[in-house]
Amino acid sequence: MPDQPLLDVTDLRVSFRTRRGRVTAVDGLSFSVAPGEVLGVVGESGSGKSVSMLAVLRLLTNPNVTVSGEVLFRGRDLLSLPDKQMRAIRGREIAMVFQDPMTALTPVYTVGWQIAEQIRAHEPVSRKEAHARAVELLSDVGIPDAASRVNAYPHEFSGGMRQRAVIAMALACSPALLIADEPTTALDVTIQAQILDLMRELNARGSAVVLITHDMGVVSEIADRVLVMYGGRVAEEGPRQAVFHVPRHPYTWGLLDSVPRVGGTRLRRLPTIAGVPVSPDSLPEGCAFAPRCRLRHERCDERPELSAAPGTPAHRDACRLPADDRTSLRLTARAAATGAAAAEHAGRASKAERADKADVEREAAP
Ligand SMILES: Nc1ncnc2c1ncn2[C@@H]1O[C@H](COP(=O)(O)OP(=O)(O)OP(=O)(O)O)[C@@H](O)[C@H]1O
Repeated sequence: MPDQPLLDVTDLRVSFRTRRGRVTAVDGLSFSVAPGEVLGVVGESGSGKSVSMLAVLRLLTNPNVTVSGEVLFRGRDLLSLPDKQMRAIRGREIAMVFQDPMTALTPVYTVGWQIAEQIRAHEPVSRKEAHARAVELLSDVGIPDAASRVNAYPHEFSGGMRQRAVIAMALACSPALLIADEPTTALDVTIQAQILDLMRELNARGSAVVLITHDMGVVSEIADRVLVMYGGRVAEEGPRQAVFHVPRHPYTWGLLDSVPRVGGTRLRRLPTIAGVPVSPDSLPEGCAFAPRCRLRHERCDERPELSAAPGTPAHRDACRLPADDRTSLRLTARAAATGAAAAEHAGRASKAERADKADVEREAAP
């Protein structure tokens, strides 16, 4: 892997001024993306995934937002680049795909016109040539009858087709980096698989991809590296195999244990992560996950630094548990979570049984 990262984010902080005071959505986030790699970004809702990527792209334009840190893209700091240069980078060197494809498409122009304009924005080709390329790209992303659909308006496309059209626009400029934020969440599973295939294709053509998703299954299929976020901070990061097979942070354990496994051990109830995600207006001084962690101890009151797993410098986590004993600690945490889930299930079951019995008795009463 080349030494120079494509994207190198250091100590990114994003806060919003709100009526409740200042809330910190991203709290000292550092990560990098190498050329051509796929980084999967995971974490529960509210962990700061979208806000951090919007900050990287300088798309947080609300005057109540404060962004600081360093975002080096090919060595240039995006946070201090003039607007014009930033606009040139967005869409040409960095493409974006969001959950709602209508954020990227304009309703009043045909899909083909928009793709052709994207091509013409960075290639000296005629309108006619750009139009022909747009047809080709729509066909490449699996739009049937592309030669006539190229003249359709976005509202004449289904949700899946619109998302493919957005990816066609990304393909049009062969970006060095694609940032995709929940690109398949609104789509049904077969279309999801096709969109993921297209992202793989883009990656095979050399683009690096940052994929934000709730779906650990998708990450396990497509990512080279995984970044686990919690409370606007990195909880764990590392090569996919390492994060999935020897996860180190109790939060990652919780995320992985709450994924149903086809053909896996059947538990009556899947363990969930106890408690609710930390709110950005009350981030603790110490470990953000500590209030929900079954293994928390006094040292968790101090903020943990990211540190490498013994012998694997690329696999890092921010946790103050003993570094070399995580497997047995994970088993302890899982037993506690599974026991609590089973107890909760038994409690609910016996409550339901008592209610059933009462119903039967009532019906049987004269
Ligand atoms: N404009 C805003 N003003 C105040 N707080 C905000 C604003 N936008 C986002 N936040 C807060 O920032 C935190 C991070 O939000 P973000 O959307 O990045 O989470 P996420 O991990 O992407 O979640 P999801 O998976 O649900 O999209 C959340 O607590 C959110 O409420």
